[in-house]
Amino acid sequence: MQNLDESILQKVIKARPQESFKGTFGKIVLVGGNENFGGAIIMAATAAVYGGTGLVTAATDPANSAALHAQLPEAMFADFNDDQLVGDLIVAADTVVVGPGLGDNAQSLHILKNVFEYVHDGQTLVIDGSAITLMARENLKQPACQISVIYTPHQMEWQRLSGIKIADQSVENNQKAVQKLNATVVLKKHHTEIYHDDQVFKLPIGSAAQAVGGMGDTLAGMVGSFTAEFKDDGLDAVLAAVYAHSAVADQIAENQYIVLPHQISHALPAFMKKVAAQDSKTHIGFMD
Ligand SMILES: NC(=O)C1=CN([C@@H]2O[C@H](COP(=O)(O)OP(=O)(O)OC[C@H]3O[C@@H](n4cnc5c(N)ncnc54)[C@H](O)[C@@H]3O)[C@@H](O)[C@H]2O)[C@@H](O)CC1
Ligand SMILES: Nc1ncnc2c1ncn2[C@@H]1O[C@H](COP(=O)(O)OP(=O)(O)O)[C@@H](O)[C@H]1O
Ligand SMILES: [Mg+2]
Repeated sequence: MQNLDESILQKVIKARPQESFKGTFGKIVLVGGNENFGGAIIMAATAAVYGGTGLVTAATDPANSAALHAQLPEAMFADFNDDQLVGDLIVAADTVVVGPGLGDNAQSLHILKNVFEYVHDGQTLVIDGSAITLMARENLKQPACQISVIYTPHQMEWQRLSGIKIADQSVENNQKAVQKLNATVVLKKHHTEIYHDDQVFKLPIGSAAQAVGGMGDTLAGMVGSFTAEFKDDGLDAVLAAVYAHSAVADQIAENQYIVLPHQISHALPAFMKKVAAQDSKTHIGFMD
């Protein structure tokens, strides 16, 4: 098992080429947020916008449209019940994030199946929250096409998906389950672990100040954002997103008892500027 460190940030987060436009920095569609969990998809979309993805669309319940626009005018809205519209958006996307606040009823399941129908070769699919729970409960297979799949479960979601009880989630047991999945797994907990093929990475930073609702929704948006924006095979962008999420949280937690998820997103542009500009040996203190 390898400890992640700051060097993953410089490896991924680069100064932007001046000869560019929004399309250069990727398109992401985030699907989730039922009428009770609108905040989840707004937090995920916020992370994607502030993470720097060029074009961000939230496909969500129409009840969330006004709140989304009020909070995040940079994001576009789509009704997640409109299968064709969501399908068209997915076809045009680099990365699709599905699950934050999606819920686990029949409507949620229908929406998830529709997403799986439209994802296609070459894309990245981030599967989070309710989407993981639904896949486990309904025994849904991940899409068969050549996509890079990233699951972001917390320990209970991983128990549901892998069948491994939380107490038995050792690195060895997790690796065996991941190898059957053909996907990257970000197992979220204190000191999150990332499983990719036969590699395992551990996040040595982060704190209990992050133990608040919406923290994982924000991470899913960041993982999606970095994969869309910094197009690579997916792994380094995932590692950088996981590291940046907690590095920013740790800096905010120097002065706060808890960290609000949206504060991490709002701090990202300054943090990323420092990373892109810095010498690799300097500590990244974006609040310095
Ligand atoms: N503001 C919002 O709209 C929010 C919406 N949320 C959404 O709510 C849906 C349900 O997700 P939840 O995770 O709340 O519910 P889940 O039922 O999926 O998981 C919570 C259960 O897992 C157990 N558990 C064990 N280990 C855990 C760990 N390490 N981390 C978290 N839980 C652990 C908890 O005790 C609890 O029984 C998701 O779609 C999620 O995205 C949540 O993110 C909370 C905020
Ligand atoms: N005690 C802790 N120490 C470090 N990180 C934590 C701690 N508690 C929660 N987190 C982080 O917060 C996030 C929680 O994700 P999740 O449970 O999916 O939240 P939600 O679904 O409410 O958005 C994960 O990234 C997890 O690693
Ligand atoms: Mg979650």
